[in-house]
Amino acid sequence: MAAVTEDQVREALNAVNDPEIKRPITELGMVDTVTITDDSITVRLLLTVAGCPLKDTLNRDVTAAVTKVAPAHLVSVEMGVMTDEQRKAMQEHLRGGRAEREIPFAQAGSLTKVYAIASGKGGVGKSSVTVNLALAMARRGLKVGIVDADIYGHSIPDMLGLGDQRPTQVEEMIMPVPAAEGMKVMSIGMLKPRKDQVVAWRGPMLDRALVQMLADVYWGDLDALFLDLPPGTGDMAISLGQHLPGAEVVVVTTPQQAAAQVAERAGTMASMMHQRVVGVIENMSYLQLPNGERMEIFGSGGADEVAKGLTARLGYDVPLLGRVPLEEKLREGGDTGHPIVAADPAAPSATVLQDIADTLSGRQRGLAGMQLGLSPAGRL
Ligand SMILES: Nc1ncnc2c1ncn2[C@@H]1O[C@H](COP(=O)(O)OP(=O)(O)OP(=O)(O)O)[C@@H](O)[C@H]1O
Repeated sequence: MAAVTEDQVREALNAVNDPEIKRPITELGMVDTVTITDDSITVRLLLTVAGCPLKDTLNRDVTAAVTKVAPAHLVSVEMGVMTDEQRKAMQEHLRGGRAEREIPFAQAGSLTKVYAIASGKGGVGKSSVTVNLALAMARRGLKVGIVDADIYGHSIPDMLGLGDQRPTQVEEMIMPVPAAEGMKVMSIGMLKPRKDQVVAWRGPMLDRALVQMLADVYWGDLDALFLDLPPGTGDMAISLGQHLPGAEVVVVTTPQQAAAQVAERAGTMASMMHQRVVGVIENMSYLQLPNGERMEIFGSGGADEVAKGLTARLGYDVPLLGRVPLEEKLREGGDTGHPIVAADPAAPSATVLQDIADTLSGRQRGLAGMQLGLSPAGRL
């Protein structure tokens, strides 16, 4: 029987990812010992928590990987649990050596584009727009995260069919809930002990919750992070402005004049927090009738007005990114957990949303608009 070395076995284990953290178990310090005899190999793993629900997957993947390099040996897997120190070391490794509670997206050089989806009023379709833009980008191959920070609605998990799934916690690190197309989701509703519990979120609590969702959640390397904000210009928008001034704000409004006025306020507020408003989306723009006519149920011109108003106020171009029609299928997609850009990508509203996602992500990843701290020579 060919001799197998421990190095060969460990090398083979580099190919096994922790099913939850999605990093090699060797890198996470989860491979404790490898014992090799003439005809058997025993790998002892250290799980992050006792009773890890993904034990079976790990067992299967480890056995398969080792059997590949040692087909004649009997492979078995033993499971232990990490000590507090080991878990802390793993956490630090995942944070890339950064101190606790740092928001990775706020670090200089972060290549993640952060999009904050804001609206003046509730019910204008901000969450529907968020999930569909996020999913459209994920379907283009980008790595996408969503933070549902809407304290009133927190409807993102339902819109993605996540039911009551909750993030798993390893020490103080939270693993976001996986969703369609590799997206990762964290919702403020998941921080409550029970989904139906009513919490009176006050300013400091909101701030803590936001920091927790951004800093304590292990997001990994993301191309885009979407934040679904509560409607209006409240505490959450202020906290976000303080923690992530580099976020790009997208304002969602309906065509109605009353909605447009409050939407403009939300955009102005973002700018006061030094965030850049990158555009306005008009949702529920019109209903396409079978005879080809467009029925403007909520009036018209609202988003144009917001885009013009913000352009004048902020001193740079705030474009109208698109008009999303009213469509029954979009509502159904949200209700059933299958957003329309995936369920029916050719539908009129899905087409507009995908175009907007392409416009937003079309710019060079991360570096566009980033302050490089350079000053022209001779003008110091
Ligand atoms: N373009 C559209 N066509 C049809 N239905 C839509 C459209 N946009 C949103 N809706 C529906 O309108 C309702 C409100 O949408 P959504 O929850 O996305 O709004 P919101 O602005 O996030 O609200 P809240 O602030 O209360 O969370 C949902 O039932 C959604 O499915």
